Amino acid sequence: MMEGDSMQQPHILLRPGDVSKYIILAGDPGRILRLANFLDSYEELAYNREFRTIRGSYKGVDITATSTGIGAPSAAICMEELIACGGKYFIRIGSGGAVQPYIKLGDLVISTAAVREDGTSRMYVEASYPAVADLELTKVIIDTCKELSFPYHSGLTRSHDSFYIDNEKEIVDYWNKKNILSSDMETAIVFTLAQLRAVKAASILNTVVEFDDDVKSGIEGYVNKEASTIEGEKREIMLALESIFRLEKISLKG
Ligand SMILES: O=P(O)(O)O[C@H]1O[C@H](CO)[C@@H](O)[C@H]1O
Ligand SMILES: O=c1cc[nH]c(=O)[nH]1
Repeated sequence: MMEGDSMQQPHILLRPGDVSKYIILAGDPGRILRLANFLDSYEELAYNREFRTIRGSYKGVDITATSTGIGAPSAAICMEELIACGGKYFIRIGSGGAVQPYIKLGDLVISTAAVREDGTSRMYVEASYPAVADLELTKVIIDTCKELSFPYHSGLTRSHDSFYIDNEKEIVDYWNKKNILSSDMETAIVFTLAQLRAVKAASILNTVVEFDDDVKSGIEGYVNKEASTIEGEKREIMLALESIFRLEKISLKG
């Protein structure tokens, strides 16, 4: 537990007990409000810096959603503070770039593990420590995704710390040959921190950049509401919510 746990957390501005055990994480604060449209009811608990938190009900299940901002440092701060407030299950719903040519815009990638090319997770623990998803949570997500008939792929993600770099194409080509499916910036720290703090984490990425596309034009398409990427975002939101609903039913059965 972090020092001062009974106090308001300094970045997310929440206290222990303010959040539910189920937490959905997204980089973008705007995505949190788009998720809110799928809830029966909700309230915004706090919005400080990049960290917007809402708490609401989905089919009667108590759900919290928080934005982490871009990159591992702010995601780690956010997750540490959410854990101090009582978060136990974390599902990231992010946007990502395809590292394989068969992965199309709007396809979901359910990460089983992540390459730790970020700096933050290496400050926590040596590079040989695995960034791996919670198996039980991820299995529920995959089963739910099949039931919803959403196009998806499951496999490895690469999380990095650099968006606009000169050798991006070379890096993506390298990881393409190692059977990596997708790139993002937060999955590895979310998985690493979950393992270190003994909570459960999973990650779903909506593909917004295709393998042969450059990241800037791909993101521009998403920001300008390219139809497949908007559909992919809706699907990752529905998938996370339905998976939590299913998980809650399993835990009530005991
Ligand atoms: O859409 P989000 O969840 O922010 O995720 C991806 O988008 C951002 C870059 O555009 C990075 O945070 C990356 O991981
Ligand atoms: O290619 C991409 C797209 C989104 N986010 C990333 O980190 N990379």
